[in-house]
Amino acid sequence: MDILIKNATIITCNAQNEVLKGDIFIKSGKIARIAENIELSIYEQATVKVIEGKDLIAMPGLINAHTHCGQTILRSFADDMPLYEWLFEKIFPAEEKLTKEMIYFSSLLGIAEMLKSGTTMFFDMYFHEDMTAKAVQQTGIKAVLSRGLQTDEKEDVRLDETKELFYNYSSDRIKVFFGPHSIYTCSYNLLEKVAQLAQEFKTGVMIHLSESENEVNECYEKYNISPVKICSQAGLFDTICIAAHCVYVDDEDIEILSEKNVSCVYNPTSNLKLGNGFAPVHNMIKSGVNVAIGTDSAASNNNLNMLEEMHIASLLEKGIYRLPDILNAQQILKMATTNAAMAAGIYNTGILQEGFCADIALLKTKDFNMLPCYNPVSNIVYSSNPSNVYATIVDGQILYMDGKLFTIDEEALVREIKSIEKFLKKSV
Ligand SMILES: N[C@@H](CCSC[C@H]1O[C@@H](n2cnc3c(=O)[nH]cnc32)[C@H](O)[C@@H]1O)C(=O)O
Ligand SMILES: [Zn+2]
Repeated sequence: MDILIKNATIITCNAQNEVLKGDIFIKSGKIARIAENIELSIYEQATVKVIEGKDLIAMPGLINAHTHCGQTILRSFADDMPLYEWLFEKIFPAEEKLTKEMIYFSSLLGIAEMLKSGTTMFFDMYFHEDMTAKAVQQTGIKAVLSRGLQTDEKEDVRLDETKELFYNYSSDRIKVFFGPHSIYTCSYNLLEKVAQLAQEFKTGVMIHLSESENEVNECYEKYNISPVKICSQAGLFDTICIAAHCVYVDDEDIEILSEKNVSCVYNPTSNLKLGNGFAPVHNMIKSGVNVAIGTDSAASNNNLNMLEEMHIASLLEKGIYRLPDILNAQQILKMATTNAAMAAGIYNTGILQEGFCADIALLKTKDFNMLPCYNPVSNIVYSSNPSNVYATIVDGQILYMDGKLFTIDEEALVREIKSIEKFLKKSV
């Protein structure tokens, strides 16, 4: 079905940061035309759904550049503790109990939350990632997926699973990357192997990098250089590389990230909640590093709401640097859309432009928290919340509209999640 969104406020996120008032005609999943008063032919009118947009903002769908969708089932399972205790004493043991089926329903839950908050694509690293891929296929959202890799007796199994994921699920909506978890859970040999495989498969890598002081201190003790330099030496930066966190990076590290075109994902809520501190995002941007925004998992945030993440991302940097004009609303919105798409080597989404994919979020402008509206971009970043999302459209398919998800059976999902919760409460 084609779509004509009439007379909306259009935040393009294009190079000129244009905000227009007009129509968007979506045909065969692409943005066919953006103009005022688009007239459709008789034939086009026969197959088009018209959305009255005079009280709507149309913007590029949000891209959650770092999460673990299959981990959504562990929301509120372990809070208020530092990363290593959280990860090694709570999360990893609990993950031993998660079955494929649990990861599938957990992924549906995360995708439901993301669709309802205007997110049209997410970058993910988890295990049983084929279940997340299945949920992505079923729901119609887009994703860059990786099967998390670590060094232990299952190292090769995880690499084989990554290759299977690549062969079985790569498509227009799904890209598969290699996902070495971090430099503290992967041997140097594995990092080198992954760098070679990524080149061989002509794909990218995503990794948790310089997230905590522990990670960096242990790295200097073991290798006598920083985590960034380890990754660079292993060859991970010789392909598309998405580095989540980059909190403890020094000027030399930032120079390397910039020179090697590594994209950083800024996860402010996770960094704060796990007590990891503040990524030097302003400095990275000044040095030319491409920065996107992520929520991390629902177990270290604890939501997947990119509208909130954008708000926090902007305020945090302004406060730390005491520069109220940095990371302004337009910049933040681009970090959560086009910057993220570019980070994954995807150049046909993230901007509302003719010829681009119709990955669009529509937000209501008449809700009290969105009034008045002198600046729609400011209202999106500093005022909006998921209740303002009217519709989420991916490749021209309406996946969520006016409170209803069209590709997820919400009641059945709630029942499944409740029964998994009951099981995990007893067994972990
Ligand atoms: N542990 C998996 C391989 C890694 S999957 C990705 C991993 O990242 C973990 N994770 C989630 N959030 C974070 C974070 O903020 N920092 C580091 N790891 C995280 C998550 O719990 C999951 O175990 C296995 O044994 O097969
Ligand atoms: Zn993570």
